[in-house]
Amino acid sequence: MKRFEDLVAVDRITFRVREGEVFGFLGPNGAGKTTTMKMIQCISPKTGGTLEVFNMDVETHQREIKSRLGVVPQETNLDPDFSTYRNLLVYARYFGIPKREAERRAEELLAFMQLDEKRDVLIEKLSGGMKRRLIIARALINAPELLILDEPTIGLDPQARHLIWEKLRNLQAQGNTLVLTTHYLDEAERLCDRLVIMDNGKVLVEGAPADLIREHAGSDIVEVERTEKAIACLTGLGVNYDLAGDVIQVFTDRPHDVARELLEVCQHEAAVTVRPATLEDVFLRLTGRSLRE
Ligand SMILES: Nc1ncnc2c1ncn2[C@@H]1O[C@H](COP(=O)(O)OP(=O)(O)OP(=O)(O)O)[C@@H](O)[C@H]1O
Repeated sequence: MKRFEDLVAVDRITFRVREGEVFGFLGPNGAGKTTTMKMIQCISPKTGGTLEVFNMDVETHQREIKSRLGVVPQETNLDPDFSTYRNLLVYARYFGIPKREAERRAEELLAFMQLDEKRDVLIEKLSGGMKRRLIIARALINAPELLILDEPTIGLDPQARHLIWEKLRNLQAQGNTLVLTTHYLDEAERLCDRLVIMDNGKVLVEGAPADLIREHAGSDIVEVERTEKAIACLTGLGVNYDLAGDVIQVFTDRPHDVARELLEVCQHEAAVTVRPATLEDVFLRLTGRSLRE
């Protein structure tokens, strides 16, 4: 739990991350994700409850926990006075990594993150995606057992995001444990083995993306334009639906039957589509709001 004066930013949440998995915190801005990450990183003390990292209390074992963690913060906090390579070396010093070893790791990480061509350039010459990749490389310098990423692809274009996703999947394949926050549904769906959906400091649900979708939204969603005929048809069929602007979204375990009925009743006046359900539908069903900004 985390309280800032009157505001409860993280409100009695419970979660457990398993070794080797990618665990996500998905939620809108202000949900409490960053605050939770900072408590795990031992840089923001909790104001209640218990929190253990590597089975150690965050209050009593800060130093040891920090030495075994890698952190990718939301903001780009690279040192502008140094080159790509030197940023890694300087960071390695905080962990007391011997120079030779630091140089070896830095070279290796630059290659892994596809930054070797930018080894000697200043930070201002890097693209947004390259900077994020460098921050991830920097977080790996101490060979952490757990990597924490706060919005790893925030503000990046699709191509830059895909490259980072690929790197994160590689890291998982190598046996790393990853905890990430995101407000991007596709990122959560693609990367996370399990996740919690957070809103207003609380955890709404926890599970594997596919399970959450199946439990809370069904496999497919039928969408139809909002007309009186369509509503009458759905009421007659006794199925659940939500209104999303001019569109009706139907949650049902027999989407194709419902779509057929709708097409018949609406006599093809209104477009009817069937699409796979997503985490966006889960969020909408749980909160009545859209996660998109
Ligand atoms: N240092 C602070 N002092 C006071 N309130 C804070 C502080 N840090 C965060 N908050 C508040 O706590 C709540 C949760 O913020 P938090 O940054 O954890 O959300 P988030 O889910 O990570 O969102 P975002 O993706 O925008 O960072 C917000 O209402 C925020 O204003």
